[in-house]
Amino acid sequence: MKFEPYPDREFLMLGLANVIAGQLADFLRREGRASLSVPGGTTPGPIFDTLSGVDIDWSKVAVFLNDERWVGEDSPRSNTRLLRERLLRGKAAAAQLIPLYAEAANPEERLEDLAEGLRPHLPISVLLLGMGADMHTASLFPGADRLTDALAADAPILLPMRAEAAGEPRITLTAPVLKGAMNIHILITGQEKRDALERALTLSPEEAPVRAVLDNATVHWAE
Ligand SMILES: O=C1O[C@H](COP(=O)(O)O)[C@@H](O)[C@H](O)[C@H]1O
Repeated sequence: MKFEPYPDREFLMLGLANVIAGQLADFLRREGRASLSVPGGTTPGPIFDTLSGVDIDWSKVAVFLNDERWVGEDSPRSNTRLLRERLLRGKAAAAQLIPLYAEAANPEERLEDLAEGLRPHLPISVLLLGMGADMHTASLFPGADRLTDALAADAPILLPMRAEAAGEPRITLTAPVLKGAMNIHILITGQEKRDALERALTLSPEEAPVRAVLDNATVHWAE
């Protein structure tokens, strides 16, 4: 794991957005297309704001979430809604959104077709992850019902996930898909999450799911 501290959150958000933009531009130059997988939650909004104005050929970039809460876009809990409001606008409006939600009572009903949508865009070119203070990343929560399945080397692309801390049912990319990304960045802010990260380094992925992706990741942090 590489740890990258920043003097403050503004530097962090701008600096990391520039790193991501540079890596996407490299992929576009070399391969003519790229994929970007991003978190939801409360932390990444400012990075999305900067990325949305970056001048790259977004029409060749597939954008998707690491995980989604099983709610429609009319819900303030929808990560897809956050993406549309903060990332997929301005220049980035041309990007191709690969959905992680489709209307159905539960994620099991749509798992296969959502996974098929993602398949052509793997491995992920640039992966941005968040982390909760409970050491979950994507929707790999400690104690979640399908955590062991999602950590397995032969896990499918997507799994549904239910955990007490998660609220509604979730759908998430699994550990092998996350670990297989060409560039892995983890965005965390505040002392509580930094302490949680230190703790995760001493635990197993079952206890601290973020551990599953730490080896090849760069963690970007500001107080
Ligand atoms: O529920 C979620 O939480 C994590 C962390 O969110 P934050 O609000 O602490 O930044 C996020 O990475 C994940 O994508 C999201 O679904």
